[in-house]
Amino acid sequence: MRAEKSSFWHIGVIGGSGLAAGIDLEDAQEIAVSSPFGEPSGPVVTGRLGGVRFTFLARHGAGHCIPPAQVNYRANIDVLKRCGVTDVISLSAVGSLREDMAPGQFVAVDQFIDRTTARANSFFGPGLVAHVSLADPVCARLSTMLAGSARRAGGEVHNGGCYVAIEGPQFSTRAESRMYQSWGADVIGMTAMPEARLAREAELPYAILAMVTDYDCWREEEAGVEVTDVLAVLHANARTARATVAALAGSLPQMREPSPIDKALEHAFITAPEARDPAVIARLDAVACRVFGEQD
Ligand SMILES: CSC[C@H]1O[C@H](OP(=O)(O)O)[C@H](O)[C@@H]1O
Ligand SMILES: Nc1ncnc2[nH]cnc12
Repeated sequence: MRAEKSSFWHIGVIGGSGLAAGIDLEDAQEIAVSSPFGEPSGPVVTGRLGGVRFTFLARHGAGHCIPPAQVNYRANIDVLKRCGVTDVISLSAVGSLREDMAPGQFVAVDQFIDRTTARANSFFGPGLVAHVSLADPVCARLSTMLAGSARRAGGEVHNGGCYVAIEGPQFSTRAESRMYQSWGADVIGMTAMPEARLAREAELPYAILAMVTDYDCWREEEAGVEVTDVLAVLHANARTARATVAALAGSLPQMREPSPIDKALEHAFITAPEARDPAVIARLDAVACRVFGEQD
């Protein structure tokens, strides 16, 4: 594991609902990577596109067997970091809480409200306490490039949007859906949290291209969401999602300039050095390699 990031882009892609089959990569190789945080969702597939390295991971595993609350978000981010990924993009399905964000359209999400309750949401804890800034949870540079790529791929993209992450697996009640609207949320999903938090702790810039698949259930005249509706939209748009990744590969500058997020842990630790638990630090050999170096 290199302590400093490569000056070449290496994009980690987390594919959500409808994208378990992966993205088109040249010289694709499937690799099972293990993590001290447990089982990731599956093996990663690494390869190249237009000279850029991409590593893909299906969030819900092969055949979509892992529900949102049981995804091991820590292991997924850890293995991507272990593979040398420099930045992470998520391709996710969401419900819309706004009339003007219609099914089939994309949203370059830039904020989150986290309503998840039962997920391991930090790499740190007893023995090593750390607090990273999450004011701007999405990397603006990556998100802008991702949104531009989605447009070039033929997608209609909204710049910015607030994603409310619910625990699921059930969809929301109408009262909840309207409450989230009143809070200023624009789209709703079940997976971006704690994924975005963990990417930040792992010093990985994170961006999410959310694909609107339904209007959730806030519209009086409409029935609630059904998975079949979600999948119908997803299948119709999976080609655009894949073309977006190809367009991104074609548009990345040759060299990757460092991002401030590459040093997100710089001022995060509060536990006194002599009080830090070596066993906890040992597990962070990938996530916090830059800070603690390689562990034996
Ligand atoms: C299949 S509908 C609900 C499911 O879809 C979204 O998953 P992902 O973000 O991985 O595309 C949503 O968050 C739910 O997990
Ligand atoms: N309405 C919705 N609520 C939560 N997650 C979703 N994923 C796709 N549509 C959704």
